[in-house]
Amino acid sequence: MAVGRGTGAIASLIRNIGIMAHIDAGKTTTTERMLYYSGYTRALGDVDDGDTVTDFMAQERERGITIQSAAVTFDWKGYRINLIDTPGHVDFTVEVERSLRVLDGAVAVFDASAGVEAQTLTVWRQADKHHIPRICFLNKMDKNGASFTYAVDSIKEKLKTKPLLLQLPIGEAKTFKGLVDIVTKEQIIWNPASSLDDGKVFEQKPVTETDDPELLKDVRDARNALIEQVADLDDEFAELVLGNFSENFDFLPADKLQSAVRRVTLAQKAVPVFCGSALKNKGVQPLLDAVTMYLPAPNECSYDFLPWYKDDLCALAFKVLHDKQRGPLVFIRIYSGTMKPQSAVYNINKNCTERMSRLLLPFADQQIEIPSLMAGNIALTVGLKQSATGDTIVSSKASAVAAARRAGREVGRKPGCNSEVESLLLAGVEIPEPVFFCTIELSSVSKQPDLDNALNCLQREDPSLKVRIDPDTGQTILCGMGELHIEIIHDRIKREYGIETYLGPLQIAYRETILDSVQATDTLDRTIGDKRHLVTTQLGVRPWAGERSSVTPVIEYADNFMEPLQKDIQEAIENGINSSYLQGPLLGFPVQDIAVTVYSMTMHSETSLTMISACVSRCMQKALKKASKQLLEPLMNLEITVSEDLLSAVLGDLAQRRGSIQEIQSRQDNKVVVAAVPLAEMMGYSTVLRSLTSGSATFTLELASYQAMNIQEQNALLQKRSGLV
Ligand SMILES: Nc1nc2c(ncn2[C@@H]2O[C@H](COP(=O)(O)OP(=O)(O)OP(=O)(O)O)[C@@H](O)[C@H]2O)c(=O)[nH]1
Repeated sequence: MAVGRGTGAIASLIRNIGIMAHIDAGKTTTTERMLYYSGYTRALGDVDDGDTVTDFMAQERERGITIQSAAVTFDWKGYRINLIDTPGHVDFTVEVERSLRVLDGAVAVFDASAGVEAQTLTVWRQADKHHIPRICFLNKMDKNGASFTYAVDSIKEKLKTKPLLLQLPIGEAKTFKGLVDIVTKEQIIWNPASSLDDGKVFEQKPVTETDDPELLKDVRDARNALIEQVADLDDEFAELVLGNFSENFDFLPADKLQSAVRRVTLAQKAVPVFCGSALKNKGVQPLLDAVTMYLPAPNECSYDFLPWYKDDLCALAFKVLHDKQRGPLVFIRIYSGTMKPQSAVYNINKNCTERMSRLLLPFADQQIEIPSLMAGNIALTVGLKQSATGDTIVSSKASAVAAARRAGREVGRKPGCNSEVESLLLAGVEIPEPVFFCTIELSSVSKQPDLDNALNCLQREDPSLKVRIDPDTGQTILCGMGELHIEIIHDRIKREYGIETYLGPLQIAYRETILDSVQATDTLDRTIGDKRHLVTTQLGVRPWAGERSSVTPVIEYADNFMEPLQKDIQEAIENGINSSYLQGPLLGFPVQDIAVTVYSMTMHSETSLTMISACVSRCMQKALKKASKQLLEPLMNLEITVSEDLLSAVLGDLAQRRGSIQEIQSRQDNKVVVAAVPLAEMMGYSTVLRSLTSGSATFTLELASYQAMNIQEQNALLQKRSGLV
C-alpha cells in the first residue's frame, strides 16, 4: 500500500475533503473510482451489487444508501487525501454537519440530468455556514437527459453562486466520451479500445484547428469567458491580464490561471465546475487533480483557536465507532501539535484524562497502524473510552489551562470550576431536536443491562439519537430524526449487539407553549437532619416572541432582585427553571418560546442549592399549569419531484394532508412541488408516494418549524392521549 507509515503527510500536501450530494447523485460510485485509480482497490466496487468499500455497514449495503460517514485515506500524485463520505439522506443531516466541521474543502456531486436537488441545497447551505471552499462535479453525463448547460444554470440560480467552467464535456448522454480542460485547452478522451474498460487509460492531447475546428472555437470562447470572470474576482490576476495579455488571452500561461482560480475558490468567490461519469469511468482522475489543485490544505485554513494552542495538541473527535474487539474507535482531526500512541490526552468536554493505545489511518473498514501523526491529519484512535462525537482533545489539563490563558480568559476564579476551560471547546455540532420517538421493549428483562450498554454506545456514535426514560411508565424511549433513523437504530441493536427488541408505534415529538402571562408563588419547607431548608420564590412566565423559536426559556430577574446575586444561587435558580420546561403541562412535551421573570426569593440561611432548584422548578410547573396552553406540531418542508403526468395525483393526495403548496417548479421533464405539511400527516408517506407514482417520484422532508395546532386538532389529540377515544 502506498500510504506512508511515518508521521502522516505534511500539512501542505494534505487535502481533507468531503463529498456532498443529493441521494443517488453518485457519491459512493465517485468515491469508489477515486480509491480504484489511486491504487487502493484492485477491483471496481459497484453500489448496485452491494460491494463498495465505503458503504461498509451491512444496512448500507442492503439499502444502497450511505449512512455513516466513513473516513478514507488515500494518496494521489504525492498528496494525501482524507475523504469523509457524507450521507445524503435528510434523516442524517447531523452526520453531514459533523463531517463538515472537520473538512477543509468539499466536492459537490450532482446528477447532471437533475441539476441542484433539495438535499444538495441543504448541504450547500451547511457548507456555507462552515465557510468551506467547494468544487462541483457534474456526474452522470452519460445518462439520458444529462445536460451540462442545464446543470450549470441550476447551480447559478439555486445555489446563488458563480460557477467557473474549467471543463467542457465532449458529447452528452449516449455520446459522452470525454472532456476538454479549458485551462490547458487539452482534450481527454477515454480509450474505447481498451479491453478492460475501467477508465485507467485515456488519451490527452491539445484540441487543434485541424482535428475539430468547432470544438476549438468553443474552447477558446469558454477560456476567454473564464479569464474575464476570474479577472473580475481577483485583482492580482486582473493586473496580470491587463498588463501582458490584454491583446490575446491565448498566451496566458495555464499555471497563472490555475493559481488565480485557486485563490478565488479558497476565498469562496466562485466555484470551479468539472464533469464526468463515475459509473462509466470518465472524469474521475481530472477531478482528483482538481481536488489537489483547487481545494485548500489544512495550513491554508484559519481557525480562531489555533494561536491559543501554539504547538500543543488540539484535536476534535468527530466520529465514534464501536468495535467488538477493540472497543470504541474515535476518529480525530488534528488541528495543531502531534499525536502519539501510548500517550495520555485530556478531553475538555468530559474533563477527564484518557489513555490512547493505538493510532491508525482509516481505510474504510481496514486500518493501518502509525507511530505518530501531525497537525492537519485525520486518524483513528483506539483506547479512548469516554470521548464522544464533538469532543475537544488536548494533551493535558495544564495545556488546556494555558490555552485558556492565552485566549484571554480568566481561569481558576473558583476552585473546581471548569467553565473557562470549557469555553475553549471547538464549536460542537448543532444537533437538531428529534421529531419522532417510540418506546423500545425487550422480550426478556434480563437483557436490560445489555440494551442500556448498546444504547449508550449508539448515542456516543450518534448524538442525534436521544434516549430517555418515561417518568410515568419507566419505559425506555428512543427519540430520532426520522422513521428511517429509528428503524436503522433498531436494526443495529439486533445485528451489532444481538439484542431482540420491539418498537412501539412511532409518535411525533410535539412541543407546548403558553398564550398569556401568569405568576406563581411557592414555598418549600423541609428539615433534613438538623438543617431546615426553607425557601419561598415568586416568578412569572409569559409568551416570548423572539426572532427564532427556542426551547430554552429566556430568564430575567426583577430589578433589585437579591443584589448582589451570588453566582451559585443564580445557577441553582436557573437549574430549577431548566429542569421544569422540558415536561410541559399538557402532554409532557418541552415548552418553547417562553420568558421567565424571577421576582423574589427569600430563604433560611441553611437552605441548600438543591432545595432552591426544587422550589423554583415546582413554582415554574405551577405557573405553566395556570397559563392558557397551546400544543405545537412539527411543520415540515416537503419537496417532491414527480413527472408531469402524475402531478395531479400527488397534489390531490397532499390536499388531504393539510399540506400548503408553496411553489411548483419545472425541472426538465419533471415538476418539483415545494410544500409545507404537518409531520403528523406524513407518517408512512414514502409507501403512499411509491404506490401513487409506481416508485417514480422522490421526496425530501425537513423540519421547518413548530406551528400551533388548531383547537379541534389539539382537543382530538389530547383526548386520544388520555385514552378517551
Ligand atoms: N448513469 C449513471 N449512473 C450512475 C453514475 N454514477 C452513479 N450512478 C448510479 O446512481 C445510483 C446511485 O449511486 P451511488 O453512488 O450509490 O449514489 P450516492 O450518492 O452514494 O447515494 P446515497 O449513498 O444513497 O446518497 C446507482 O445506481 C449508480 O449505479 C453515472 O455516472 N452515470
